Parts: sequence; structure tokens; C-alpha cells
Amino acid sequence: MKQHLILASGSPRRKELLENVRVPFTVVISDVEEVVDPKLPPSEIVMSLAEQKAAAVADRFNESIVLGADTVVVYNGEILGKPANTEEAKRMLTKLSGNTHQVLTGVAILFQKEKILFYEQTDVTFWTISEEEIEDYIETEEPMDKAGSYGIQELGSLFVKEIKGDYFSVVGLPVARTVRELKKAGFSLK
Ligand SMILES: Cc1cn([C@H]2C[C@H](O)[C@@H](COP(=O)(O)OP(=O)(O)OP(=O)(O)O)O2)c(=O)[nH]c1=O
Repeated sequence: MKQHLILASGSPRRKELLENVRVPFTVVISDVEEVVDPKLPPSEIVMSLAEQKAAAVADRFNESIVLGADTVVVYNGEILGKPANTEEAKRMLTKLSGNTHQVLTGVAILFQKEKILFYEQTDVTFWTISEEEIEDYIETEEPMDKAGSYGIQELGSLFVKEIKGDYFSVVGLPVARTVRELKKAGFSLK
């Protein structure tokens, strides 16, 4: 039996990553209030948030497979999500400068009573970046809607010295693992 896939995400990057690999899907965005215990390990947090995003949509489309994802940056055990303002973006980028951080993306695939949860971790090392570079970058507004205050796929690429793990997971969706998990579960997409 063929199933339809719904991407429960408002992220233009996730949509593009899935389009790139020609998987048929539609986007359904829901306004979910994300609640999570901050004491949980980051891997549990991203999987829980991915599940909450997917579940909010799965409630309304119980004939479809629903995919949700969540990305955070972790530096020294501290979770860096999207910056609330430019000051916070500056603080985050100052921490990341010259250091290695982890980018975790949690993925949830829900279909009726089935639930697949996993996460990918990518280690990213930044060059040392000057205060001026950070300020100029923040002025472009690129950091403002991104975990850790940077986008590896655009101007943020200028900060990246080394990366270990799935690049696409940093952009917001570990696309190869996601498609593999869908296949492994026996889904056939239409
Ligand atoms: C680190 C990093 C994050 N990001 C993005 C991926 C995610 O879109 C965003 C983290 O926010 P998320 O809360 O994971 O996702 P979102 O709010 O953009 O979309 P939705 O919840 O509707 O699915 O940061 C990049 O685009 N590039 C990067 O290098």
C-alpha cells in the first residue's frame, strides 16, 4: 500500500532538502507549543520536539506518514537554539568561535500507531572569528532564524573549519538517514 508523506515543518531548508531527493510530500505546518524538560540530554530533547511537531499534524491526518524534525546546537553541554535577539546571537557566535560544537537534529516519523525516532549528531569546528566579523554577520540577519545563530549553507559557511558527520543534518534534516528509515519501515511513498 502506498502512503502519503507530510512534512510537518515551516523550515524552507527542510522542504528543499526533501525536494532535492525527489521524495513526494506535502507541507503541513501546525502551531505546536513545544514543551520539554531542559534537564533531559540534548538527544532526547531534539527527538521529543520532533515528535511533538509531527504529532500535532498527525492528529489531523491519520492516513498519512508525518515527518517532524528539530535542530539544536550544543556547546559545552549547553543548548543553543534560535537567538531571541541580536545580543544573544552575538553571545552564541562568540562562544562558537575557535571551538568545536555539536549540531543535533532529531527526527520523528509517525504513522498511525507506528513511531520512529532518531537523531544525528554532527561535530562542527569554527575558525576563530573576530568581533567585527560577528557583528557584520548579524547585520545580514541570517543568524536570526537558525539554531546556534548561523547557517552553514550560506554566509555561515565562512566560519567552518571542519565538519564531522552529516552536513544535511546541520542544515535541518539528515535526509539520507530519514529516507533509509522510511524504506526500512516498509513505507512506499506516492
Ligand atoms: C546550525 C544550523 C541551523 N539551521 C536551521 C535549521 C532549522 O530550520 C533551524 C532550527 O530551528 P528548528 O526549531 O529546528 O526548526 P524551524 O523552526 O526552522 O522549523 P519547524 O519547527 O517548523 O520544522 O535552524 C540552518 O539552517 N543552518 C545551520 O547551519
